[in-house]
Amino acid sequence: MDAGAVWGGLNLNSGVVLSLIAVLWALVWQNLQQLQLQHFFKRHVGRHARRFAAIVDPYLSVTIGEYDGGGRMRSADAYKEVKAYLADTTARDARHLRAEGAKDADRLELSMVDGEEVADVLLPDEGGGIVFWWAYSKSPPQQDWRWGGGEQENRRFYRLFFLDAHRDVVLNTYLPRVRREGRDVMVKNRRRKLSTNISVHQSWTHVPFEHPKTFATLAMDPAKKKEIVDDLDTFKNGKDYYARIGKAWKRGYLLYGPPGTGKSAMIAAMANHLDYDVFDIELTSVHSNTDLRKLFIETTSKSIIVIEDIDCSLDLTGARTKKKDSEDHDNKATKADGDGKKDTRSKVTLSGLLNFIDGLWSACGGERIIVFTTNHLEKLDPALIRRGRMDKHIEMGYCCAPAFEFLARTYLGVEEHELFATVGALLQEVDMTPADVAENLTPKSAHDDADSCLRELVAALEKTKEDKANGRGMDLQPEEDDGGAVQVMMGVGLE
Ligand SMILES: Nc1ncnc2c1ncn2[C@@H]1O[C@H](COP(=O)(O)OP(=O)(O)OP(=O)(O)O)[C@@H](O)[C@H]1O
Ligand SMILES: [Mg+2]
Repeated sequence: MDAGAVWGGLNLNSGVVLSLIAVLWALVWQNLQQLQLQHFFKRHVGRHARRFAAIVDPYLSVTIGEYDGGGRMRSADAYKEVKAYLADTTARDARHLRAEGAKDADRLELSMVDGEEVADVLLPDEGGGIVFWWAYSKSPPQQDWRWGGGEQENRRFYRLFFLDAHRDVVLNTYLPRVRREGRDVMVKNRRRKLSTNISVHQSWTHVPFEHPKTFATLAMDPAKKKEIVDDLDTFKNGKDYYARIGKAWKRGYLLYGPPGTGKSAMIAAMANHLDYDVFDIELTSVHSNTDLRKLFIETTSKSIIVIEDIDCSLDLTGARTKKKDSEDHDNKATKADGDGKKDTRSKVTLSGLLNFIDGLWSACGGERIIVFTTNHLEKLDPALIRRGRMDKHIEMGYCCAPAFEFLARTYLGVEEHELFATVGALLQEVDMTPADVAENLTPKSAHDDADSCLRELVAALEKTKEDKANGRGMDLQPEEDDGGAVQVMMGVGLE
């Protein structure tokens, strides 16, 4: 008689008996494994031994390894989902636990240590009353020739044990449920990260993302703000749309404007609104196009990838003419130069960057926003910012009257004031960034109140006006732009 049917029948008749037998058998099997009897049988006694082994060990198994596809490139989603799914069971049943810091500063995230096992039950209404066993382990280090011949780290994995009779339930009901519920737990426990690539290993290091800026505290024209928020929401809910039109699920934003106009603040507000991680790329620390691609592959979905001051990061001006030359140098970043010194300058090229944004690799993972910021739009190669790469261009400009009133409400808590009209009129004559307006509105001592802060702002604006009339104060003048026009409104520019 088929062994699986016998065991399946026992299990259906009595869950308790099966549990006891399963516990006893797990102990016996552990010992068998230790004695390497199974290995001996498989190797030396052949087909008959395998039949015998099925009677001795009726359990089948599914192994869920830490890395996808044999490579080290991405931690496998299924592994993380199983880990998250088992967290509660582990906390309740496992005897030896591993603890890591959790989202909540006081709590710990628990998982099993090597060799630990826990049982999980599929409830009757889910087609079961079946007990499954999960074991956590790691394989010993091995020589891996594909990745430079070095010794691989320990490969960690979860292994699920079940009876042959439950094969269909496991594959079609139980494992999909584990992944679904694991994902839910991960979303709940997610501590958002701010990652940067300033590391000698050309990989990411991260800290918790805790920037307080939100759209509710970002001063800008309300209509423009709504347009950006709607755009972000449409993107976030656009999975099916992007699949339907055959486009990678990503969107590029270009934020441009003078220093202090809120470009970085806007990125923080975007991340908080979307509940995404932030990957802040310091392009000058990336040695080559290959390293840039590697960094991209290591980013996760639901994230904003930021390159600030893109015009300063690389010499992208006229990069097309230098393209061939610089491509020849690609991947030779650490090669010794003529003087024997190591050349550690970034060799990322324009083509490398374009590939990063919309090459084949850029589609991996999905749900990513790429944001470039610049103070000098005119310095950027048109190929870099054309629609399709940087889909939305947002101009961050000097402070206008509505933005000032918004800041006054936020900083001083005043809805109306006799000086509002004066400030509004002055802001039409001179350019002042929201950062400068905000600084003037910030109380400097316990004696400062709304009146004194607003008076200070008026004085600062009048001084700027006077300097402008006398040809001084170039620090507050806008950079020359194409038409020489002065931008006084914050909002979406080229859309
Ligand atoms: N529109 C705004 N609303 C509210 N606060 C703002 C706004 N713009 C700037 N600020 C405040 O001014 C400060 C500087 O802004 P931010 O760093 O975002 O400027 P930036 O445009 O990124 O400048 P840079 O080009 O030098 O990087 C921040 O503290 C930010 O909160
Ligand atoms: Mg900035």
